[in-house]
Amino acid sequence: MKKGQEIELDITAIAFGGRGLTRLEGMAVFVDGAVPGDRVLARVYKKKQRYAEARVVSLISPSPDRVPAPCPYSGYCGGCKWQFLDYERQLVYKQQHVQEALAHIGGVEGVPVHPTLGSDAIYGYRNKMEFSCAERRWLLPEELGREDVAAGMALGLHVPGTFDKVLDIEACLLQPDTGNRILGDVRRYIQASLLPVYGLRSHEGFWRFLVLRHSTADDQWMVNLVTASSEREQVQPLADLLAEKYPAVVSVVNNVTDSRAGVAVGQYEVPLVGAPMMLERIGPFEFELSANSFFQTNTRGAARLYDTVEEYTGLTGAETVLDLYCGTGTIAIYLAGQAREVIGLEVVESAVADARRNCGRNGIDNCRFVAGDIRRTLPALDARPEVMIIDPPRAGMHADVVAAVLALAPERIVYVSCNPATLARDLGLMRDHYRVTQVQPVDMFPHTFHIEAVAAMERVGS
Ligand SMILES: C[S@@+](CC[C@H](N)C(=O)[O-])C[C@H]1O[C@@H](n2cnc3c(N)ncnc32)[C@H](O)[C@@H]1O
Repeated sequence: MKKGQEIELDITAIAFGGRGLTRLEGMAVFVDGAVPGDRVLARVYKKKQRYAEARVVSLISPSPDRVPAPCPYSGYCGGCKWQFLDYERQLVYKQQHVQEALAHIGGVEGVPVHPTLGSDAIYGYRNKMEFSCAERRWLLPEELGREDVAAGMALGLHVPGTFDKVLDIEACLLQPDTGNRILGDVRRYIQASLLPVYGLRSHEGFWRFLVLRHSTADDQWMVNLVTASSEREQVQPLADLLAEKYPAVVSVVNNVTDSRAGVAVGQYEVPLVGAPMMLERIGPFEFELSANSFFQTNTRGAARLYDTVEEYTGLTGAETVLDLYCGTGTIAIYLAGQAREVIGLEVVESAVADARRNCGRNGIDNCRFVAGDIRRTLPALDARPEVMIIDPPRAGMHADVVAAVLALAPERIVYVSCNPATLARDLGLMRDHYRVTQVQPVDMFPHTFHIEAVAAMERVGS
């Protein structure tokens, strides 16, 4: 096998990261855009000593699990890479992924990993979308060289793995349709505006991102226009136009940032229409969301995730619960009614402020929150929790945090993870002290290989 070579391959498995996998000449070959059951012609683009990477050139015979992808950007856009795969198969591969990560990375075997809980909606499920501006749109292969396809600016999603290649997305199927109509209006307004789009290489220009948030419960929208400087007379007419055209648009804000980092968060925010927040609900609870506050992106999926967390905590009402990495306090608020006290630890100060405000909004008075890095706040904690929730970012827990968790020795731990690899590593680190009793994968992100998993753990000897 050589770099640049085209070879016929039968795909036999799915690898971490969602690529097709097969073995050839004793080495693993990872194939982008392929799934088990496919026979493909693929071109090798990387060859190492023990593995190779290839990309599908053509499908010789498709897997029976393939379905027609409804989106024209499928295969090019980084948003969802598995649209062509039957949803039930996606759920099976996600369950396998969690199971294999636990066994191979954490050495955690023989634990029931339940079938993945699917998402109610498999399109239109995202409550937040972030669209990037670019000076020039990235054309699809079939658009190249066509005279009827105008070049020009893009407002859309990135080609996977790139910071400067943006597809001009007319409609994204992951958001409700009103979001797509707002996207079209904003694009037309930017095209007609006198100010230029921000160059992702030159770092000059004005228009940077459009972030749309949708409240699933009340069908309301928040529009966040992210720009490189503050030009109120440019953004206010757009905000007024959107508010007038869409009664569901309850809030329009302008986040302003001159940072070169491609992050859609302003150094400051200018409210343009309505209050700079919107309400969302999970179960019986209401949450105030501001443009930059963290919230699970699939609201109905979040309810399912939190129901699983609640079940695994086995709370009786007498326990002190510690909610590590609590974000805006959604899990703490969800569990407050079944616990004596819930203490949330979180590093982002504004998230802690949101958590406190959301407790007030929901009439909850048995939660408290500590702001700061968990490496510092956890060892200094003045409580002995019986139950601990751990919901870290993708990187999982720092080794110091694992040590502090073991020192506190709660009877039960419920670990919520968006990354099976770090979940497996962390469960492996705690294996001598905690027995994993069951794991529930919950799909919050249909058509991507991402998966949330909830692991129930009991202290050994409890
Ligand atoms: C996956 S989110 C969990 C959010 C929350 N449990 C929820 O369901 O909405 C992880 C959270 O960990 C916080 N975080 C990351 N590193 C941290 C650290 N070192 N100390 C405290 N919090 C941290 C992030 O700010 C983020 O809010």
